Amino acid sequence: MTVPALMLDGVSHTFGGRPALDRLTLIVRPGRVVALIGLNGAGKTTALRALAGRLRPGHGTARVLGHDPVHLSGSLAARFGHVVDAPLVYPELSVTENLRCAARLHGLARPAAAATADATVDGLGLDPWRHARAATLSAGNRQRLGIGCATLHRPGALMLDEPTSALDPQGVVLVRALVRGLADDGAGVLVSSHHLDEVARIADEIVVLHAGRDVGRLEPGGTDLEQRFFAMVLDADADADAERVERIAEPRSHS
Ligand SMILES: Nc1ncnc2c1ncn2[C@@H]1O[C@H](COP(=O)(O)OP(=O)(O)OP(=O)(O)O)[C@@H](O)[C@H]1O
Repeated sequence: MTVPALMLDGVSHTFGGRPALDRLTLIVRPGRVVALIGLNGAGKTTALRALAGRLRPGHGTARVLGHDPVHLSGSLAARFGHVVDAPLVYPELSVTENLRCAARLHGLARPAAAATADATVDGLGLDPWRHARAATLSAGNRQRLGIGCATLHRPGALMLDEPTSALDPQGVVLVRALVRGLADDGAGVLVSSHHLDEVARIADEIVVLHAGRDVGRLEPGGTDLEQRFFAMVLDADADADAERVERIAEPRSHS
């Protein structure tokens, strides 16, 4: 069995006693695009932060390419790419400089880094801004640059939090093709989103997260995705209410 590109195994985490993730298990195999979809506050970013090694979950295990993301070796980090929270770009450097820098940090030699940076500028439609400082870019172009920095080394494991949130239709199409191409070349990709139509076009598997829990799967090619999403969320709320009532009633039934 191949090692999953990304994996959460029974991960739970609370913030100040409030659960953000509740026994979440998620496996992203090489060659697959998995979308994590949920309402605001469902726990998507927290799950991605655990995989990026930025948060140590209270319970459970996070793995990137089979290893603890908090202690990734240089060679494994060079096979991982992610944009979680804000894109990791240097505001004072130009678009091209940022891309070259990201390529070098991911282990590419200087000539390859320069060539890859140029190809990425073209591939993400950033040519008019290639010499602009990142600080001066529009939100959408900054998002394109962040995605470029996270993908130009063609990672084996990739994670993108809301990758198309600021993009125009052209940017959405470019990023969709980029993600699909990386997965077709063997990368395991996890994307988080609120946009069902968007993830339906890109994902092999759609995981619905609600109140930190995996509450079911949606078929990417299926119809009425929105309706089925809300049905899942409402069912999960009803189950949680029933559990709460049971817990309150339990001590009385023993008295
Ligand atoms: N650093 C933090 N401190 C306290 N609470 C937090 C922190 N980060 C997240 N939370 C809480 O954890 C829960 C899950 O948040 P998370 O950001 O993972 O949700 P999300 O699904 O990414 O939401 P959105 O779609 O709005 O980005 C929320 O209730 C949020 O308020």
